Amino acid sequence: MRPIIDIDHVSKRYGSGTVALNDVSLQIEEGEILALLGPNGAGKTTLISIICGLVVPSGGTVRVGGHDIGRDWRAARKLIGLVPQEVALEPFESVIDCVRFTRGLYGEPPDDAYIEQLLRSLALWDKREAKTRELSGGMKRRVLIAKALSHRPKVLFLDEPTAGVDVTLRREMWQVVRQLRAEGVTIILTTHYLEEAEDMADRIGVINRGELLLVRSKDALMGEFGKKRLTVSLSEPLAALPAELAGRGLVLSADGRELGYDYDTRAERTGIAHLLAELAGLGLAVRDVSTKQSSLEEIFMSLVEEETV
Ligand SMILES: Nc1ncnc2c1ncn2[C@@H]1O[C@H](COP(=O)(O)OP(=O)(O)OP(=O)(O)O)[C@@H](O)[C@H]1O
Repeated sequence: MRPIIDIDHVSKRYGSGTVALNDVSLQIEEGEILALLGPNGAGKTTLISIICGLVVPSGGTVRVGGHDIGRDWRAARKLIGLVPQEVALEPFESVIDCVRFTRGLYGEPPDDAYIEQLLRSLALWDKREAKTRELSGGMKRRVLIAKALSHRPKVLFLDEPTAGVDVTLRREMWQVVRQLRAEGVTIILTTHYLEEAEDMADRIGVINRGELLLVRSKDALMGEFGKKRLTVSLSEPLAALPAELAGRGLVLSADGRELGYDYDTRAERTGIAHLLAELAGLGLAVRDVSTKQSSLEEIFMSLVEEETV
């Protein structure tokens, strides 16, 4: 299937000389949620801005729905909705007028039935006549989403949609994103909340210093780079790691009560059964055993740090 977005060898050097993107290629499939992760200044917003036609690339091409964003920008833009990081709304305009107006900007004819459906789905219908300045922060963010969806785009960009947003509202926002995805909208988001990406995204792209380090399905990423840590709680604390257990990568906690053991989830033999048998053989009584999968955050940090070294 043809990707809905095809980014081919895109680079961006700003007038200041900063190279924000260096030879980035990426295909985004229709209907997926792709999370772009990267530290501050990595180039995420630059990439989104190029696809949305707000920043001109220094090299490379981008196609949206097969339309070149340079030569065929009007057709490309129609397929895209952008929810910017900053909330900027006309304070004295009503919610419904503001969404209708944005639709008009895209050259679309009025469609009040669709606007009603949109506002209802974002729980804004009751507030349709309210002036935007009367809305809570969360409602304002939903108005931004309604504006971005007013012309029925096939692709929605969310640039840090939940930055500085409280937990309840964040959950609410993600509910909206899930619903959109169920309707077939392709979603590209940037976030600094890695648990969110872990929870929501189908694929994850990691950008650092203008380079796309990798793009993987979330499951592949977690499987490939993720490790599991087994923690064995001992009934009696140990003063030191017994010599018989040396050289096995075991880590004894400072209080001597826990043994940590990292293992590869993909290995045929994890060595856990063997380890537990050995502990029993040494007469060490085990009180509890737990495992923890490394989080996306840990994987992300190790990827980005590896690059920096
Ligand atoms: N208009 C501009 N002119 C010059 N340099 C810019 C401009 N916009 C961004 N940059 C630089 O390009 C680099 C990438 O910035 P960008 O905003 O794309 O990063 P980001 O990954 O979105 O960061 P953040 O997570 O902080 O939003 C940074 O070094 C930034 O200073």
